Amino acid sequence: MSIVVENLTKKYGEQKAVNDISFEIKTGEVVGFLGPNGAGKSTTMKIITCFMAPTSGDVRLDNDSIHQNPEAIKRKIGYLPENNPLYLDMPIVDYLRFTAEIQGVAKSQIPTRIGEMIERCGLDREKHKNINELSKGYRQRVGLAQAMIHDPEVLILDEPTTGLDPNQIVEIRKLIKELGKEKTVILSSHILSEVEATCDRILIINRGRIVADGTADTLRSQSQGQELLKVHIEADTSAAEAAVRSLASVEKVSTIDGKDGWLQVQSKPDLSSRKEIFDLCVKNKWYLLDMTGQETRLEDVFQKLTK
Ligand SMILES: Nc1ncnc2c1ncn2[C@@H]1O[C@H](COP(=O)(O)OP(=O)(O)OP(=O)(O)O)[C@@H](O)[C@H]1O
Repeated sequence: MSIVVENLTKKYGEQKAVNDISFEIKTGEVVGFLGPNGAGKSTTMKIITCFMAPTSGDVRLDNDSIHQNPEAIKRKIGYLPENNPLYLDMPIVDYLRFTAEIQGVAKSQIPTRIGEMIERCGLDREKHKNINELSKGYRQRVGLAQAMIHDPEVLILDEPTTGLDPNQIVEIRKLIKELGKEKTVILSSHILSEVEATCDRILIINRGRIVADGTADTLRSQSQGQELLKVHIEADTSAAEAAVRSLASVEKVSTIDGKDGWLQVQSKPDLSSRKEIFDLCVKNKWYLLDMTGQETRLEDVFQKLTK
């Protein structure tokens, strides 16, 4: 099931929380919405799930539009909202039965679906408890179970791992990856490593606009621009630093944490300093012990695009 978002805008009073964004998500893609606080992630998710109407623009799931067929769209989507609202006084099984009923699951199928969700979301040990007796992580699992109870083709998960302990985070990520094999998934997160670990593609949103769209690798290489090398030369550090700095292709050199002979070298735009550094070492009879390209961290890409 593909999702097409077209020129979506949402205004709260004068503020444009979402500002004319368009993107497409193909069937089976797992896409991460990444953005600082207040970027417009939750607002976009609320519009896609028909929880809220946009000021302008449209969202289509295959042939259904949020304007013409909101009921059809709601049936195809499972939604875990931010803060995971649950009926705390209900036992887990009753709550899942209730959500299955309102999602229109056939009566005869409900016990099977509840059983499947309990197993899939790892709720077996706690299944007889009331929701208010559950830890935050288990409540999050109940939220996921209710989102999936009607076996939707699309899952929209707003910060699905908030408040979970590291073990639970790993488990939920595994579950999302598995779900991504059969469903189209959109999840939002502030955690870059999480998005990188679970998503095929990342959309970075800032102040209501999409500022980047691609795989973690594409985003890194797009923002990289200049070559960054870590070099280890067996020589007097300051002599090596001065010599490397004088090379035509080098823009900036710095030592690395006072480590003997280690330098970080940034090349000029569109140039590589690798050969010049090699030749320099040969000329000076210095051993070149290491020379590796530095990957831009996703954190750096994020900061650059959203500052
Ligand atoms: N109901 C509302 N009324 C007025 N302004 C709102 C409302 N909901 C959200 N906003 C504003 O819209 C902007 C986008 O909010 P949104 O919740 O979509 O951001 P977000 O990217 O999900 O942020 P976070 O990561 O903090 O959850 C924010 O400036 C927020 O204050």
